[in-house]
Amino acid sequence: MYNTLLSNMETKYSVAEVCRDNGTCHPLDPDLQKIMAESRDYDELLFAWKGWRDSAGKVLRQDYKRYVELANKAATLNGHSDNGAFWRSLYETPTFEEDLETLWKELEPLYQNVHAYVRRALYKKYGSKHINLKGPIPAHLLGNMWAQTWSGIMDLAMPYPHATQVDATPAMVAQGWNATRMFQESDRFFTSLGLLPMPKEFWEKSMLEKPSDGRQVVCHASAWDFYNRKDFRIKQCTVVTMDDLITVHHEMGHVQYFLQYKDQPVSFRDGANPGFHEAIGDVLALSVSTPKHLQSIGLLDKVETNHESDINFLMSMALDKIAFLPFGYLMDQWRWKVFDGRIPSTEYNKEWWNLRMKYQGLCPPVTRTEDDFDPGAKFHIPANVPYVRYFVSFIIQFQFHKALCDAAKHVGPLHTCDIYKSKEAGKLMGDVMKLGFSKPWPEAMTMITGQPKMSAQPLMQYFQPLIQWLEAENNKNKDIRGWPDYDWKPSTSK
Ligand SMILES: O=C(CCC(O)(O)[C@H](Cc1ccccc1)NC(=O)c1ccccc1)N[C@@H](Cc1c[nH]c2ccccc12)C(=O)O
Ligand SMILES: [Zn+2]
Repeated sequence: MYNTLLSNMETKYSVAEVCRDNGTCHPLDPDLQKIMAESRDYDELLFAWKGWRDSAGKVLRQDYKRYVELANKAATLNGHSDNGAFWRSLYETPTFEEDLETLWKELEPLYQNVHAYVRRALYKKYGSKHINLKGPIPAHLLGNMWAQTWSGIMDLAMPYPHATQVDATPAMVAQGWNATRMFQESDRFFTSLGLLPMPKEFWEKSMLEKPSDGRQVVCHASAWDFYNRKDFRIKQCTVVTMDDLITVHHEMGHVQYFLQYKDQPVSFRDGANPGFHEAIGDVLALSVSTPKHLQSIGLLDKVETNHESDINFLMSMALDKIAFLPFGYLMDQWRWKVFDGRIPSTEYNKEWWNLRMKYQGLCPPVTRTEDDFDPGAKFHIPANVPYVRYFVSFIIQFQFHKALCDAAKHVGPLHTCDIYKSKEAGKLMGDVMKLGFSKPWPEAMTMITGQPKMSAQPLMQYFQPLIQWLEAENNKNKDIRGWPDYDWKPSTSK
């Protein structure tokens, strides 16, 4: 029953598509993702945003309600008060929830500065009919189906349009990069650190592109450990973009972890905590994303080292990393409350949008009711994949980046560091990954950073130049931080 429910939900999600009046139907990958990132037409974006929630979210509400009951029953049989308590227990940290709240409170001002600046940029594009400079931002205008990363609207938010471009996508397409090339590039980075190359089974058995024979696959990227010390695979419907080059490194980080701990007993073949597993690939991607590194692999021609280019680069990183933080935090706040009963099924959608407003400063572009089930439109909900691991990852990856840059003897601002070819950095990472789940994660954290706690300080240090620039820019525009007009609604007239 439980497993049928789970596979039903995942299947419904992966076959969902949005059809136009003329009969053309669009799957999420790559069609709707492309529209959400590239379209600048308010109504076209609304078509994709509402259509996806009608076809993928709505239909899952009853299944989800049933799944919650069964997941809680299983959790209580394992001695937990509910499924959320079971998920949190994986971090073995009694103060876990307080620690997360402290981290969020530290980072909230930086998020509100990015939010105010992007709201201003969207105001310039869409006008006062659709944007209230004192209100929440309509959730379909941020360049992503869930508004979880905002790099899709970098063109609207670029601080200095005449300084260096930071997007490598045009060069990747012009040079005929394909999925295999992207994975080979990532493999080269890992081995340049002295880490392990992908085995031949990986190259033979992975699915790196969406099948063209129309076979229905779950396109959301994933990495697989067959626990036989030989078979390791990635399934990803890769598209040739900079965004996907980052995701390639993310998935390769999972497989590198598999390879490093493969000689541990099976029960220790896991990350020190789930956030560690999510952070490995992203740490390397922080180096790959630097203009200097992109130029060294021929994906950026001219690179200037001046203030404007620095701010452009940091803005592009903030639109992914800072914009993500409230989303990474709220996803399991919602689920923990659903599992422990604070959110009854009659309020699933209302509480979802309360959290979206409270943390992200977003509002739905059209009225939502309890006939809708918007959380279901995000893969991890029907797929039963916990999410706070990504919030943890986005914090600790900067701690790891700082520690590895020190090991690589980097000099200069943290955001310019590229650990490429540093065997010292690679050794530090490899030794921690070899431990798997055999030591408490604060010990692994101490091995890398010299101290046992999660800390927002390295992230703040990385973005320091942008923090100052945003303060000045938002003050110059007299923009307020936050969204006091919380009950403002965007007009729905055409
Ligand atoms: O979901 C993912 C990547 C997929 C995954 O690699 O994390 C994958 C999710 C998954 C888990 C279980 C079944 C199916 C898919 N996790 C793994 O493949 C995995 C494998 C082994 C251990 C741990 C995780 N990223 C999240 C968070 C995210 C947003 N933007 C990003 C940019 C870079 C890295 C991550 C993100 C997202 O897309 O919302
Ligand atoms: Zn992952």
